[in-house]
Amino acid sequence: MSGQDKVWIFDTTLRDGEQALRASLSHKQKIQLAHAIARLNVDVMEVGFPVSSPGDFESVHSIATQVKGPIICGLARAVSADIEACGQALANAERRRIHTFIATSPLHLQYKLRRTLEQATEQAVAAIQLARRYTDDVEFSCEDAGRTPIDDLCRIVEAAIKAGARTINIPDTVGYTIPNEFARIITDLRNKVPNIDQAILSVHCHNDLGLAVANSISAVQAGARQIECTVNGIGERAGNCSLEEVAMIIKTRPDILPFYTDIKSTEIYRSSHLVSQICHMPIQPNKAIVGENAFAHSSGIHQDGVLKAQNTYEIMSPEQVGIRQNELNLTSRSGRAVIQHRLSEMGYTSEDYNLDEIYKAFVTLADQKGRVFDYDLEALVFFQNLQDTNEPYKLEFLSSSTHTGHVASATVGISINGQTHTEAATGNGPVEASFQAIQRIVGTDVKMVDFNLQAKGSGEDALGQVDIIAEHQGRRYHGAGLATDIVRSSVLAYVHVLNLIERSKQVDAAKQARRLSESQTEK
Ligand SMILES: CC(=O)SCCNC(=O)CCNC(=O)[C@H](O)C(C)(C)COP(=O)(O)OP(=O)(O)OC[C@H]1O[C@@H](n2cnc3c(N)ncnc32)[C@H](O)[C@@H]1OP(=O)(O)O
Ligand SMILES: CC(C)C(=O)C(=O)O
Ligand SMILES: [Mg+2]
Repeated sequence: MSGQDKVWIFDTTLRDGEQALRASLSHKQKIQLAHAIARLNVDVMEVGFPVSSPGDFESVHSIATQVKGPIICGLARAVSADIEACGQALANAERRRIHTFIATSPLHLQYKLRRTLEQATEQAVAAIQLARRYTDDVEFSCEDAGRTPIDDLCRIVEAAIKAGARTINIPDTVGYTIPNEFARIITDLRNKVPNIDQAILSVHCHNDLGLAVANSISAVQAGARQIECTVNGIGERAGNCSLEEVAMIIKTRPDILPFYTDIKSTEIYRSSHLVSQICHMPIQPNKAIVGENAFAHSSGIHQDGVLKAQNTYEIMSPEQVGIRQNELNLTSRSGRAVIQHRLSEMGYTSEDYNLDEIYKAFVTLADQKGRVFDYDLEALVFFQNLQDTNEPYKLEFLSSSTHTGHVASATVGISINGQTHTEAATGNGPVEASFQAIQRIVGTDVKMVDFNLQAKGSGEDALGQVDIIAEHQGRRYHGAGLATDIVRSSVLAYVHVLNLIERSKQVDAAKQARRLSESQTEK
């Protein structure tokens, strides 16, 4: 990575992230998450606020004892009791950091702390000096820095560095700033604070206006070298800067961002899903990097492009973030290219099906179901192979209704050699009513011997496959029908039987004609 500056990744999922949860995490859950975050290879992980409760103290203590790799950090107000609890909780860590903070904006000073900036500065200096007794690695944050006049900020930052803080964190606590404004704060600090080179400048952005990631990246461009963030961006209110987003921005755009992080990006997907699951915080499908749709392509033109060259529509590969492969969603916006690709992945060759016919059936099904799955496609191929397009009987329309406590009724339209016939009937259920209507149309004596209904797929929108065994003039026929509506599947299965009967009549007639011509030839 020569010629590139490292950006430190400070993860605060277990501290700021945890603040956002409806219920605190258990000790065991925190340990599990801490291991996952360490696997991401973050530089620092802030894992709690030890003074806040005996449980939090214990979690920080256990993580500091067990989790190796990153620097383990705890948060403390600029209060002796907080610093002491933090120092004790972190005692077993291989490398430990105490993070202390005080608010610096006029609003917070006046209403929350009821102190002047000078008093807050004195309190911060004392806290940093106390923290230095526990570790050389002390971080100081100016809470609500985003709304602090720059000269006030410069004054307290200079005093904090002098007191021994080695990282100066600039939080946009309420997510108020916009990128060039926030970058300006970093530039001003670098230009105006005489001892600024003795500390690493860090940023901690909140997402109230959806700008946490943009502000963090702008700050790095202005000279910050540590980003505080959380997995999935969880945190107070609208959350914090998202770890996976900043890590992948820096990885994906080295052309304009000459920086690197040590994040192991292939761990991103796994840790993101673990955080979501343990914290009961679902990931929105369109969430950058880790959302269900982040690497899914739904429209035909995109799918065709991705099949030809992945980077036509992917600026990073799913493998880079630990997703095995991209997903090509099959919807009514998909085209032939992706259907052919999927079928070939399932082992079908182009001789096994007629692409145009399958595509027509696919689009109809996709309109009904929204999304078509592999097993649906497979069923379409199966049914295409079962049906002959020149069949004499075709289902033209079907309408059925049921009312609890009343007989069901159905109206069925069947075309026979191109001419449509319609009948209505009643029955104990919509399937029986439809079958009665068909009987009236065709007049053929068909006796149902067996009826089997099977769901193809697992969701509410699963296709229903109906298989029937029917008897006609001593012969048995197997008919099958597939549709999202099971009455329709049943009627299609019946129509299939009628076509098989018709075909066997034709075969019989052909045999008889052959026999006749053979016997005439013999004479
Ligand atoms: C921006 C952030 O995310 S900051 C971190 C926020 N996280 C948390 O608050 C979670 C952990 N917090 C807690 O468990 C509790 O709030 C505790 C243990 C810290 C304090 O509990 P309590 O003593 O009951 O105080 P309470 O929470 O009601 O109020 C906070 C007090 O801390 C003071 N305070 C706030 N920030 C600081 C600070 N950085 N340094 C010193 N004092 C501070 C407030 O002025 C207030 O003091 P007051 O009661 O004298 O007015
Ligand atoms: C404690 C500080 C860093 C914080 O979380 C904030 O200001 O948002
Ligand atoms: Mg915060």
